[in-house]
Amino acid sequence: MERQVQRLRQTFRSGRSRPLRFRLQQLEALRRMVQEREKDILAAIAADLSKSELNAYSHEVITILGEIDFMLGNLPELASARPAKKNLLTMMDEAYVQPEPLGVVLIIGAWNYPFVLTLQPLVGAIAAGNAAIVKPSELSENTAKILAELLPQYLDQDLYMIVNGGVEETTELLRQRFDHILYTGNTAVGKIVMEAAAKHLTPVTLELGGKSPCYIDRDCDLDVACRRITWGKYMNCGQTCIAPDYILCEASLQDQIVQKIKDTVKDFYGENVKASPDYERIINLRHFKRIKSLLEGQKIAFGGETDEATRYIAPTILTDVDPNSKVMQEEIFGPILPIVSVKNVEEAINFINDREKPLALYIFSHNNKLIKRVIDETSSGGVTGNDVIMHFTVNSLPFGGVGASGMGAYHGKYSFDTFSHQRPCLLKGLKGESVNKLRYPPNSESKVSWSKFFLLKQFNKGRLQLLLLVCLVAVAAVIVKFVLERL
Ligand SMILES: NC(=O)C1=CN([C@@H]2O[C@H](COP(=O)(O)OP(=O)(O)OC[C@H]3O[C@@H](n4cnc5c(N)ncnc54)[C@H](O)[C@@H]3O)[C@@H](O)[C@H]2O)C=CC1
Ligand SMILES: CCCCCCCCCCCCCCCCCC(=O)O
Repeated sequence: MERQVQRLRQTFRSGRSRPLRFRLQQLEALRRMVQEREKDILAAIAADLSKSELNAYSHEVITILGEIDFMLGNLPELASARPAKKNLLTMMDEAYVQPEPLGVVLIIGAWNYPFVLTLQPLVGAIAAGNAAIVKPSELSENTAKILAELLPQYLDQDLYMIVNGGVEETTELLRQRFDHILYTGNTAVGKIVMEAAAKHLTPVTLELGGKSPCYIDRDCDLDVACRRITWGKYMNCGQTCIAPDYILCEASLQDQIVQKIKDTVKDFYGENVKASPDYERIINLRHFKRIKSLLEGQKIAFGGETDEATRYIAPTILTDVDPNSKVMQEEIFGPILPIVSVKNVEEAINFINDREKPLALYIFSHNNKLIKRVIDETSSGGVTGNDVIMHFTVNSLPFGGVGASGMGAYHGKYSFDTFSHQRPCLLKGLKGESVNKLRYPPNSESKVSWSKFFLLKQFNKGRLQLLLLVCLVAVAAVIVKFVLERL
């Protein structure tokens, strides 16, 4: 492993990944890979998650194509130096922020959207000019295999590499020194990743999970709310990190919500959910047993059927759920939707704030003030009002968690920034030494008061004001020179 990282680092040091043209060409190659090998990619995702190829395309491939297109369209601007504001002392100099690549980065993906969660960060890493090792989840083995087969055929093999394997291989990878690690997965492993990164002072982006609450207000179109929630909760069989984990609402809404979700499930998946090509299965037996155990002792208002042989768990709703029960203690990550009653929005806010900060928060209401209030009085990785999941699809919004749901963010410009160092550059000339006397020892009251004049005025003026300031500074420089010569 050490040798492989070393090889990537050497190529990175050669400067090959830095030119804009090279990055664009690699991103175009990645797009070509997705387009030319679409059939194989869809088949792999479909096999991993018992998903239809149509769903594999709209859940995963669309996102990657959109992200690549964003980068191709915006990279020249994102990668270029941004002029910075100056102060009076530096007004004749050049000040700018130059994004620079970090070096060799490690991307560790999860199994639930195995294509998106590995390639979307890679798009950002390439765009920012880095070398990258991608470690797909071993649980989504077909996608892991196809990525290992395809990527070397399209991308520069000395800069971008897939490493497949499980805990042992990932542990070995984590012993190596990287310049950034982006990890997607559960919180417990997130801590392992951060600990390993700390040994090398490697910065991390941790895309973790949590229980994302969904508050439904009394003043709401319940038909629409329930249709949207049904889509986001049961998509991918509930195995979506930003799926609404549970519903908070007044007790009087509970029965209506159950009925409307039940009707929508029938609309979406037909009478026999098991036979629907749009309904996925649980990834493996361990997760199947874990999710099934969450049903024990609960009041099942809808669903609840399971089939171990095919790892099927029906879309399920639990009512009158005790907040202290097991299903409310851990992220469900499956098609079970508990409803917890609260008296009002205050109680909902307190409920959310009494728990770890979630990855997503959903609020349904006609009342925009109420939505804004819940946003203002809580914290979460992201928010969608009157819908679920959809903030993930807007690549001008940073995607990430806060507190226990993670740190850092990516998508679009935020991916570019995550994999870049914002390098501040100030380029001065060798003239103007007389003004510099202000900062050279020995110090004096008068030097401090001149320093205050020069440094405490922010410098961001229009052309005329700029001209006036230039004159002012010129006069000031002469005065300072005159005064300093007498100090
Ligand atoms: N914030 C986000 O964007 C997302 C977060 N998630 C969260 O991920 C979780 C589900 O994923 P997991 O089951 O964790 O996926 P997983 O089992 O695929 O693990 C994720 C990665 O960690 C590696 N790994 C596992 N154990 C390890 C260990 N002991 N040492 C080093 N590496 C190890 C795996 O090889 C894999 O590449 C949920 O909590 C979900 O909410 C999932 C998708 C997106
Ligand atoms: C008019 C046509 C509109 C088509 C819209 C399709 C929208 C598809 C959205 C798919 C979202 C996929 C979410 C993936 C989330 C991955 C991370 C995670 O939460 O685990």
